[in-house]
Amino acid sequence: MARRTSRLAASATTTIADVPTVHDPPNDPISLDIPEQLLTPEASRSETSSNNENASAEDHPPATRRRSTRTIRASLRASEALENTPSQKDTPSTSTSQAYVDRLAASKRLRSGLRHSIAVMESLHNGSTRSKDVRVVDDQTIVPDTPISNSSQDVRSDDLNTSLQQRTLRSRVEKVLSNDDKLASAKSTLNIGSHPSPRRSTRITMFNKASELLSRANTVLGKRARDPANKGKEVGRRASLRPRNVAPAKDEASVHPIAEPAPKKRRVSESDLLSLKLKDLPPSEEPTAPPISKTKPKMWLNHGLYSGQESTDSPPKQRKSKNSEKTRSDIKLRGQLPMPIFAGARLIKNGRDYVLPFDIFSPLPPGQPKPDEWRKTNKNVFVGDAANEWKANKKLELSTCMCDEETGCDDNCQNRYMFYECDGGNCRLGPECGNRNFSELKTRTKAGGKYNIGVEVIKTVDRGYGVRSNRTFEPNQIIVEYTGEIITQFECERRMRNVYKNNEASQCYYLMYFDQNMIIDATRGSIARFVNHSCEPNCRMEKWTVAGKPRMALFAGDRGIMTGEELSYDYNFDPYSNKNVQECRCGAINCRGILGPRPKDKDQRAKAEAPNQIKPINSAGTKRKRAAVDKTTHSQTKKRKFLSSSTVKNGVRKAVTKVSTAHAQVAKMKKSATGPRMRDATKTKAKTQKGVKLPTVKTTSRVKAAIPRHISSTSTAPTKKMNQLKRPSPETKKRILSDAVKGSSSKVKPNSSRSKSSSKSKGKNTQSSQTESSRNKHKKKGVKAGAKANMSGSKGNGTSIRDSAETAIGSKGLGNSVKSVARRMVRSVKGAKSI
Ligand SMILES: C[S@@+](CC[C@H](N)C(=O)[O-])C[C@H]1O[C@@H](n2cnc3c(N)ncnc32)[C@H](O)[C@@H]1O
Repeated sequence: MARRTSRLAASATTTIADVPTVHDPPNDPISLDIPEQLLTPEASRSETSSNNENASAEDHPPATRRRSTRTIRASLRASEALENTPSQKDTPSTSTSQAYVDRLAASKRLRSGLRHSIAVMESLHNGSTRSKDVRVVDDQTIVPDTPISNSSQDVRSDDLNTSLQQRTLRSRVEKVLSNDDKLASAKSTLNIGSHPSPRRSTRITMFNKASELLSRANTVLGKRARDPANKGKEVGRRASLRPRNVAPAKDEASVHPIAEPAPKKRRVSESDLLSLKLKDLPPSEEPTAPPISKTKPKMWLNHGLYSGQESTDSPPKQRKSKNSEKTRSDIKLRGQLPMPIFAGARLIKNGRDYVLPFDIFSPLPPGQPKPDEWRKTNKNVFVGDAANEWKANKKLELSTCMCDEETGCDDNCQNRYMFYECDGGNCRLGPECGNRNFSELKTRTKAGGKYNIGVEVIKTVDRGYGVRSNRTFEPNQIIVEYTGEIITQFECERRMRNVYKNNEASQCYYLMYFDQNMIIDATRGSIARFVNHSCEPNCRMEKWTVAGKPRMALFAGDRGIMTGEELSYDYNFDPYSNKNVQECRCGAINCRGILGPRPKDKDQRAKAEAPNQIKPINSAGTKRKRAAVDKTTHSQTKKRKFLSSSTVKNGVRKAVTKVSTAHAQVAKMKKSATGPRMRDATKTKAKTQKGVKLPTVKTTSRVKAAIPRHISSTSTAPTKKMNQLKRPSPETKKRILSDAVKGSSSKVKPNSSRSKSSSKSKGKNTQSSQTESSRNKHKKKGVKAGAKANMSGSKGNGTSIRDSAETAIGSKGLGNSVKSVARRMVRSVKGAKSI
C-alpha cells in the first residue's frame, strides 16, 4: 500500500512538474514590470542577507520536493501570464533541467525582490526614512530605466503621485502574494488529502518496518535468546494471543521487594478462564448460565484422542449394517476400522479362556509325579533272536529323490510320499531338503534341554500317565521317537506270559507292531510310550524308513501343537477279543467309547486309515468285561463282528483252499505223483470247503489275546493312505517306485505285479522288494515263519492270506502244521476284518 501511495505521489509530482515544461512558466507580469527592474539576483543576495529563504536557495540547491512545490506556484503564475508573454511561448517546451532550475531560482528571487521593494516603498511613503540607507538601497537596487525607479526618484517633487503609485503597487503586490499563498495552501491541502504519504515518508516507513522486523528476529530464535531484561516488555504482543499472568519487571520487583512472586506461567484453557470468572463473581443463589463461547470448542478438548468411538461389548466390526447406522444415528462412529481401545475393557468384562502365547516355553514345575518303572532308552535295541532275524537291507531300501533346490523336498517329494527320509545317500539336496525329520530330531535332542525335548510326562486323572508339550510344535513336525526293545513275536508271547502277567491291574502294555514281524516293547523305551489314545487326536504315530531301517515317531497333527497340550494319537486299537475292550476316556466329542478301532464303515476307514499309522498291541489281560462297557459300545462291537463275517469267510475259504492244495501237492510230491494243479486244486478246494470248519474268535490264552491281529504297520502291504499327508496307494507307490527306478541308474525292474515278484527278484530298491525278500525268507523258514508272516499280515485281506498260503506251500515239513497255520490265519483274518 505504501509503495502504491508513493507511486501515486510520484506520478502526481511528475504531472505537476510537467506543467511548466508544457507551459513554460513566464514571469509574473508584475515581476516583469517591477521586481526584475528593482532587484537583480546578485543585488538581492547581497542586500537581503537576512532573507533565509534566499540564502538557503543560493547555498543549497533546491530539493526535489520543494522544487515541485515551487514549480506549481510558478506554473500557476505562468498560466496567468501566459497570454501576456507571447515571447515566452516561443521557448521550446523541452527546456533543459538547468534552465528550469534557473527559472525557479529567478522566481524565488522575484518574490524576495518584491517583498524587499514593498518594504522600501513603505519606508519612502512614510517619509520617516529618507535616509542614506534608502539612497544606498536606491543606488544599488533601483534600475534607472524602469518607470518605477523613475517615479521613486520623483518622490520629492510629487508626494501625492508617489504615494498613490506606491499604494497601488503595494496593493497589487500583496494581491499577487496572497493569491500565491492561497494557491500554496490549497495545494498543500490537496496533497495531504489525496497523497497522505509522500515518497520520502514511504521510504521512512519501510525502513522503520525493516528495523522492526530485525528487532523481532531475536524473538524468532526462541525464548532463551530473548534479553531477560526485556522479558516483561513483550506483554503487549503476548497478551493479544492468550491471557497470561505477567511477571513484573526486575526494576519493579526491586522497588517492591515484598510483593508476591509471580505465579508460574502455564497455559490457560477456556475452562480455567471460566472458573476464574466464576470465582470473581459474587456468590449468587441462582446458578448463572455459563457464558456461551462464540468460538467452536475443539473436539480433542472435550472427547480426547479417540473421539467418535463408543465402547461396546461386542468386538469391533469392520462393516456395520445399515440398520445399526440408522438406530445409532445420534452417535457418530468412525467409518474405518476402529482402534482396539476398548479391547481391554471388553476383556475385563467378558473374560476369555487363558491361552498361552504362541511361542511360550512353559515346562511344569519340579516335583511332578513320576512313573515308577520306566527304564528309558532313546534307541531301538534288538533283543534275542530279533537281531538275527532282522534284515538290515540298506541297499534295498534306497530310493533316490528327484527334487531340486527350488522346490526342496516338499510335499511332492517322492521320498516323503513313501515315508522315506532323505539323507546324503538318496537326496542330493543339503539344507534345502525338507524331508529329514529324524535328522532334525537327532540334532534337537542332542542339543539337550527341556525346550528341545519339548515333551514331559504328566499324571492324568483317569488314564494313568500321559505326555504334554511344554512348547509349540508346527503342523506335521516331528515330536518324539517311539523307541524300545525290538523283539520277536515269540519273545513277546514269552514276556506276556512271564514278565507282564502282573500288569493286569494297570492294563498298561507298551507293545507295538513294528516291522518284519517284529514288535517294539517300550516298557523300556522312550517317553513316547506314555502318549495316550484319543478319538480326536492331535498327533500321529508314523513309521518311516531312515537309512534303510524302519523307525517310528510321533508327529504333530495338521493343527500343530500348542504349549501345554496333552499329546495323543489314535491307537486304532484292535482288542482282538471282546474281553479286552477298554473304555475310552479321551473326552472327545466324537469319542468311540472304547479303545477300539475306527468305525467299520469301509469308506470311512478308507479315508481315515493310513498305511503307516501305527497301532499298538492290545493291552492284554484286561479285566474289563464287555458288560463294563456301555450298551452302545457293546452293540458297536457286536455289529462289527457280524458285518465282517462274510468277507472273513470268503478269505478263509480261499486261504484254506490254498493251504489244502499245497498240502495235497506236498503229498503228491512225496508220492511222486504229478498232475494238473488246477484240477487238483479244484478238487482239493471242493474238499476243503466241505471239510473246513470256520473258526470263531476264541481267546484261548491271554498271550494269544495279547497279540491281536492288527492292521499292518509294516511296509509289507500299505493298503491305506494317510489322509492328512495324502499318502499314495500301494499301486501309486509301486508306480512311483518303478518310475524312479527307471529314472535312476538302477536297473531294477518295477514290481509290476505281485505274481511276478518272486524270490528271483533280487536287488530291487523298493519297499515291495523288501516284502518279497522277506516272504522268500519266510518260505525257507517253514511253518513258523509262515505263521509269523500271517500274524503280521496286512489287514488280513486276501493278499496276506495268499502270502501265508504261498509261504506254507513253499515250506518244508508242512505236514500237520498246515491246519494250525490255517486256523491262525483265519483267526487273523477275522480279527482284521472285524475292525
Ligand atoms: C501305552 S499305554 C499309555 C500310557 C499309560 N496311560 C500309562 O500310564 O502308562 C496305553 C494304556 O493307557 C491307557 N489309556 C490310554 N489312552 C486311554 C484312553 N483314552 N482312555 C482310557 N485309557 C487309556 C490304557 O489303559 C492303555 O492300555
